[in-house]
Amino acid sequence: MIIGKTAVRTVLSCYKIFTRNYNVPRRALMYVPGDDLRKISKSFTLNADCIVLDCEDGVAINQKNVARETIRSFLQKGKPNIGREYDLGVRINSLDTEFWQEDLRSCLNGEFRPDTILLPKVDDIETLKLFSDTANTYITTDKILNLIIYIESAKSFVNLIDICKTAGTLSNKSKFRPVALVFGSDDFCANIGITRTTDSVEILYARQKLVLTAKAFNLQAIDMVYIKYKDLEGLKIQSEEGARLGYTGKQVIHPAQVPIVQEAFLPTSTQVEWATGLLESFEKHQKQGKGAFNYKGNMIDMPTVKQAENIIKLSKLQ
Ligand SMILES: CC(=O)SCCNC(=O)CCNC(=O)[C@H](O)C(C)(C)COP(=O)(O)OP(=O)(O)OC[C@H]1O[C@@H](n2cnc3c(N)ncnc32)[C@H](O)[C@@H]1OP(=O)(O)O
Ligand SMILES: O=CC(=O)O
Ligand SMILES: [Mg+2]
Repeated sequence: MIIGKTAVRTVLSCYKIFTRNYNVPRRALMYVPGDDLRKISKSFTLNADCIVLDCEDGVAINQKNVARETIRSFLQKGKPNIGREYDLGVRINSLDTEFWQEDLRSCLNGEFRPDTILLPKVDDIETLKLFSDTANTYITTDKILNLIIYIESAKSFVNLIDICKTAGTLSNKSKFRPVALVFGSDDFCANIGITRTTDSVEILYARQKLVLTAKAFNLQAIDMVYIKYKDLEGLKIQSEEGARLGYTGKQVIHPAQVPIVQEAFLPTSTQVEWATGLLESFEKHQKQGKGAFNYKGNMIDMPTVKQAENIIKLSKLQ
């Protein structure tokens, strides 16, 4: 049987996607306007899993150059040591603007680079291809960069599976690898012409579609921003809801949101207890040659064992 090159590439890219290492948590993905050095310095004191220096919507149009230059000089001092591992990203402007190429070049061609590039408004695979071609010309080292993809329009949802597949395929010949999808709910509402209500029922379909697709491609799923940043009770409710839907983290815009969000994406002590007991019971039953067994009145087999393993992995984060 002759297997075409395209088929081989697709299999390899799927293999790469499904065997990726997901140890980097991104529970709170914290935005910091790139033109605000005071906020940038503060963001490294907040214990957030992921800090995003923003060139896009948190920055006024007449400050775009200032943001880019501020981020570049900040990056060139080297990644700040905060006593724990964290992800340092830059969100560039979208590819339909005049700013994105300079944003990308400026943060990629220095001695120090961010860990991750966040790419907004990925409506179709052409956007990804253009990003990939350009990034490849700017990256001069072998270090692989993470890519986080924003899904924030009707078109991006219609093209979502192709976008995820193409991101995997492109990463085989590029120096980046896709690691997460972000649900850009604010741009999404603007794009499809809706205004948010308190219970967010009008965006539930999109919110679920994103998490489902992200998981199908073994990508992290980052939930929407809670813009009422003084309402911490509402934030807690929405964060816990996102975690129940399967999201792995949430976008954050203010320091006070970080601890609430990071807590919400940790498993509860009851879940950890359940998972620990289940895994112990699983080990015993494996030794007896039993694949399916009873644990606390439920039939348990591999899918539930994997869920328990996920809970234990997450519980080890702080
Ligand atoms: C839909 C999207 O794309 S969301 C992403 C784009 N939007 C953003 O990035 C917005 C980010 N957030 C912000 O700019 C701000 O939090 C605002 C404008 C909402 C409120 O700002 P402020 O009025 O300064 O908030 P507040 O006074 O409560 O801030 C308290 C402290 O936290 C700091 N702070 C506030 N937001 C941030 C932030 N995002 N990152 C780091 N530090 C911050 C302030 O500088 C202040 O520090 P200080 O006391 O040392 O001076
Ligand atoms: O980029 C985020 C959004 O909600 O839009
Ligand atoms: Mg957006």
